[in-house]
Amino acid sequence: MTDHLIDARAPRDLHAFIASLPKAELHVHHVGSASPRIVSELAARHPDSQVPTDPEALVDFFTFTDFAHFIQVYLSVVDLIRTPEDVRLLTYEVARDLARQQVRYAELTITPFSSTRRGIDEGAFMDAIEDARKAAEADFGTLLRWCFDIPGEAGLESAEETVRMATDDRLRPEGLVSFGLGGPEIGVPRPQFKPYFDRAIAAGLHSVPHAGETTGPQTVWDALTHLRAERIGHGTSSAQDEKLLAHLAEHRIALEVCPTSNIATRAVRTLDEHPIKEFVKAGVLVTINSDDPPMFGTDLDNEYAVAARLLDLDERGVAELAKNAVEASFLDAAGKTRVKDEIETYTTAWLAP
Ligand SMILES: Nc1ncnc2c1ncn2[C@@H]1O[C@H](CCC(=O)c2cccc(C(=O)O)c2)[C@@H](O)[C@H]1O
Ligand SMILES: [Zn+2]
Repeated sequence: MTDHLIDARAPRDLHAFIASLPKAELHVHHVGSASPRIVSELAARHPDSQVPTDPEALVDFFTFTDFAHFIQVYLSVVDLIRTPEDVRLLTYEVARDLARQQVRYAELTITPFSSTRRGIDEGAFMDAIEDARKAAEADFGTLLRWCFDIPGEAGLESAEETVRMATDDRLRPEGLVSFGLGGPEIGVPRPQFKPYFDRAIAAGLHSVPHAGETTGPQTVWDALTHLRAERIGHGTSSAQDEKLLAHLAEHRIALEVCPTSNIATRAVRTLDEHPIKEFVKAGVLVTINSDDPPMFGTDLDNEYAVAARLLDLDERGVAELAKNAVEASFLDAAGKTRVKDEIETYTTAWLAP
């Protein structure tokens, strides 16, 4: 992590605490996690792309005018991933960055449709992510699991292809635990994806669509009712609907909150206007996540520092947030206990006189 990422208003000690705190990351995109080094390496390999090869120039390239612009830039990075070896390298390097931040467990959102439609063989794609998952676990001790998401704007063909790859026994990777829906929400109503989520859920996958990131609370209701969401990606606009907040709290539907992302894509105007405080006040299970960290000039540690400032948390409060993510994860019971115990042991030792 570099200094510019540090939320300067959080106390230094709290930063040190966060940096070594064992964590779980539940909402982070595969391609959106490519570090400037990986992006520029891939861009140099494929000079016909519009992506700058100079990491400095990437800062400007990753400045977005709105959500649609963000998706356009995101897809230009997707275009850089052309071979199974690109997929393997990206996945393994993402795991390295997570491990560096003491992430013990991560659910990585992958959009296989975007890569297979660009010509990467399906089986080779699955082998590449699985190979990287196993190597990352052995080399870094970080457990990776997958969420396959439908890029909703690409239409129902993308939904069909994604659910097929997620449920076909010959393709479905061992690390796959959940099924999602991403991309723009405007003009992409959630209910049309119900049959695909039904099939994924019937095959044992958890439902974790994005909703209420760039549209209102009705989209979150739709994700709950039609897609049987167990967690919500962002859910930012839930704050506009008290009944919805009460429903999320009562049913322990966690929100995957990604504060800096919401500012970078202009879904929320300023950090101080972010509704995270309302979520906590309403008793909603809040988890802290990074979404597309290098594209948004952040990382998970910084997101915890931002959350600590917005929620006025000390070390104990930050540790509780970290436990929320473990609790809301799709780790098995023994795994959850192990990581929560690790968080507790670390926190107790840190606070000991
Ligand atoms: N903050 C975010 N909020 C929402 N989604 C986010 C966020 N960050 C990253 N994503 C990713 O963006 C993808 C979008 C890709 C997409 O829309 C698209 C449209 C048309 C064609 C194609 C194609 O592949 O040809 C793809 C999603 O699948 C998702 O994984
Ligand atoms: Zn996302």
